[in-house]
Amino acid sequence: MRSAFGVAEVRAAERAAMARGPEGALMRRAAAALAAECARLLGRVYGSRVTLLVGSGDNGGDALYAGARLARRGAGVTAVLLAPDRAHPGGLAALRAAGGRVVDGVDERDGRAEDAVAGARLVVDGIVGIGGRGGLRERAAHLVAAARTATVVAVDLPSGVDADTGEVRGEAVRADVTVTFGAYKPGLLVDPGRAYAGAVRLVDIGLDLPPERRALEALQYADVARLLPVPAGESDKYRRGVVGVVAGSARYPGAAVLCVAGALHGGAGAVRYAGPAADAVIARFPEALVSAGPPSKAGRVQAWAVGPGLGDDEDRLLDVLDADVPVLIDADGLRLADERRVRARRAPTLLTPHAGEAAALLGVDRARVESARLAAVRELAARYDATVLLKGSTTLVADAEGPVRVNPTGTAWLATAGSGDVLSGLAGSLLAAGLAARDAGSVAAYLHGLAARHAADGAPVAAQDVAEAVPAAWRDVRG
Ligand SMILES: NC(=O)C1=CN([C@@H]2O[C@H](COP(=O)(O)OP(=O)(O)OC[C@H]3O[C@@H](n4cnc5c(N)ncnc54)[C@H](OP(=O)(O)O)[C@@H]3O)[C@@H](O)[C@H]2O)[C@@H](O)CC1
Ligand SMILES: [K+]
Repeated sequence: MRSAFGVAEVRAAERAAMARGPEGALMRRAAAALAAECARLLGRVYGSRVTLLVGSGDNGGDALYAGARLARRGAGVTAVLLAPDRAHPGGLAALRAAGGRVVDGVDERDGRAEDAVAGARLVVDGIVGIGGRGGLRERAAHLVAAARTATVVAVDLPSGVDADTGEVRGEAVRADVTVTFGAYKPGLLVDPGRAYAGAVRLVDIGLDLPPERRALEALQYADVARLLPVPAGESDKYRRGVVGVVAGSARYPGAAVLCVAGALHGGAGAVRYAGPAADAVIARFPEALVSAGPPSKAGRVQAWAVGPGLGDDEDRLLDVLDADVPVLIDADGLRLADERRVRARRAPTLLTPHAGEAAALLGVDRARVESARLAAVRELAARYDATVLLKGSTTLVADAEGPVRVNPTGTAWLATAGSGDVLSGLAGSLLAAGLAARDAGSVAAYLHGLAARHAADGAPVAAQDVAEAVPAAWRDVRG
């Protein structure tokens, strides 16, 4: 499991580590690792031009000490100071002693700062780290824009990205690589921040962060492999779980077919479909158990997935919500589901909105959800007292409390019609197989993302291709 920690936790761990170790040790370790990564990116350090953008705090200090190391190896290092009176004194002295050049970044008259950035092969962003608030200030944004061809390395996190949330208010540095210290920060794993971070390298600087204090977690292969349901020797279809699908309509049978396609690959022993698209479902999937009547008369299930293509069929939804088994609600089901009714349920509920649906549920606009995904998913989980899977560029899964899960396998190829229906079926199937709502949602998102990568392989995919590639994703994970 990969964990990310909020700023308050990192600060507490930093204080504890500083009390244990010698003065300046953490910054020395951070700067050494940063310099090593810069050297790796440069290939040949000697003679290469490196420019440091240096702010007023310790983030700038890291950049200055790393710059000193590179200067000692023969790089031409220039520090551009964005707060000349407050730049880290020790770092500045070290850089000067190593032969580095220092330029006043606030002084706009001679263009020296711009030239230093424009002429660099590597730009190190030490403007601001976990102490930052809001986007880049005007002068910093102007200088960052002057870096056209340089490789950009962000120190700890790209300046302008909120470490705790991944929100970007205004301008931020677009890094090729981010070297982060002690722990991943949530803002490096959640969009929009994640998109600014480039490749993230975590450096151990000896911080002791208790796992139970993590703000965010991401499942890795081994975690998913452990959670996948495996049939035992004695299994029959009921022991493996039967998932019920309530989706589609006579006019729009496609959503039903795709949802069933996902459900057939999620580990449940059987899929029951209840609704008006029964003919289309059975024509495509003879192994599905279909009926056209109400869900409550369809036979035993261990979980329901309801909503894709449901239209305004509120009766079916209510019928499902009354069932005392886990229920996944998606798409039209989300629009029709009453908040109090969901809160009153005793069995687990998993809601799977995309950003537009989440925005409608929260009464805000879509852009607001996309720019503050963590806040949105947490708020929905609290309001509905349910597990919420917020789909999108970084899919998040949240319970009313506890760390949020972020899916690491997402791909832009998944932005295709019907892929959400496949995900609903898949997650519903995992619920029926006995996974907790949080695990069912995050394992489904993980497999779905991997399946899309398999199916796409560099070309556009249709939702059906994603469903068909789910077994390959299972094999990947279990192998
Ligand atoms: N944690 C650890 O264990 C270790 C941490 N280490 C390093 O320390 C970093 C944290 O250092 P830090 O606390 O000095 O804060 P930091 O981010 O440098 O800047 C704060 C200053 O910036 C300013 N400012 C605010 N917003 C701004 C904006 N938008 N644009 C421009 N300026 C802005 C604000 O001052 P203001 O101008 O508002 O008065 C504030 O005082 C951390 O990220 C890591 O790199 C390592 O050395 C190893 C051990
Ligand atoms: K930075």
